[in-house]
Amino acid sequence: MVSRSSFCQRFAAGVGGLPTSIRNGAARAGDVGRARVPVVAGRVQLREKGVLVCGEEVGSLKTQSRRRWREGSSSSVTVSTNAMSAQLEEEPAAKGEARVILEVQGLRAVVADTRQEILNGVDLVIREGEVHAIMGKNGSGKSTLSKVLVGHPDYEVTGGTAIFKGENLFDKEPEERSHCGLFLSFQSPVEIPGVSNMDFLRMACNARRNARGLEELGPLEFYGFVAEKLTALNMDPRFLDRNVNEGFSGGEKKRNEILQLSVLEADMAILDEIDSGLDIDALRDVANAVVGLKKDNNAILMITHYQRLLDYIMPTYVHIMEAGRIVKTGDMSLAAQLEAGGYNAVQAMKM
Ligand SMILES: Nc1ncnc2c1ncn2[C@@H]1O[C@H](COP(=O)(O)OP(=O)(O)OP(=O)(O)O)[C@@H](O)[C@H]1O
Repeated sequence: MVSRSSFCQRFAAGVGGLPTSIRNGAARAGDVGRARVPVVAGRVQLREKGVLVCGEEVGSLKTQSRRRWREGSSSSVTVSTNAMSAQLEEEPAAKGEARVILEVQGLRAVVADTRQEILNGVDLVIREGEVHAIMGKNGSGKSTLSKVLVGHPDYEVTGGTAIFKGENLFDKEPEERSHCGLFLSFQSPVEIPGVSNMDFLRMACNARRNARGLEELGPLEFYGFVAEKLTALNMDPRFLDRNVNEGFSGGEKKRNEILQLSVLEADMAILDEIDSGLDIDALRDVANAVVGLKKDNNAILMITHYQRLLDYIMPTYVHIMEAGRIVKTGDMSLAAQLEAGGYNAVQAMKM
């Protein structure tokens, strides 16, 4: 465990490379990432948005950071430290600008077993009310990014930061990430034999409600709540009695993922190829359901290979991922260029 004093001494000494794997202490891998530490007028400063520092200050910084996010008073938080003190400096959001809901900076991750590097410095800022689409060739790291954000144990974060609603995502266990409003629809949703969809959805819904300080829904109340969601998704109520994803067709599993999302009322949904395996009608239903879930205070990150889904959902930004990094960002016209000319044509434009 790295003590607060030795960590802070490193700041005071102006050590250029901060440790990226501080485990078991207040700070963890990813907290400090690859922060540069300039020495300004004899004082060492760490200026990295949303980064949390070790020691007792961490608690108050976290609390302040979270509170400020809730109050909507800042788009992001800068931590400034010197040898013995830490304070928050507010970076006010530009007037009328929506709050940042997720800010990923320089995110690097490896496969935990083999140490193979997959994410190679991802930068991404998502604000409330926005829909972002990530496209990219097979194997470029899109699914890995989504799994790393939710804390999948196959991967280890080796650098960078991810701040979700003002808090360090990598400080949280996967279930805590879910409780605080992060949702991932997996490319291949898992089956849970012996657990009915209804029970599973109610349990997940109530866990999230607990985390938000809301009362749990009883079976009858929940049925009323979920019935509306089923109608919006054009789903047969008999789905509720079946075991989670057991025997579901590919398309049914995808619809079921969106049903989970609508029940959880997540603040940020990561949708990994929800269009794969859907027939034309199902694609329209799922896309319309996603559009129906868009609000001014939530956000969506979609991974897709095709423009057809984007035509329904109309993302605010389209990003292209290549070799574990986002290499190009544009609007819907970028997806149209990809559809027309493929990745080579877009890569040629980059030059
Ligand atoms: N757990 C793992 N073990 C070994 N290699 C992995 C693991 N996870 C990802 N990879 C490798 O990392 C690279 C990126 O995979 P990822 O699934 O993130 O790509 P993707 O962009 O989502 O691809 P696709 O469009 O085909 O879904 C691939 O080469 C993949 O084989």
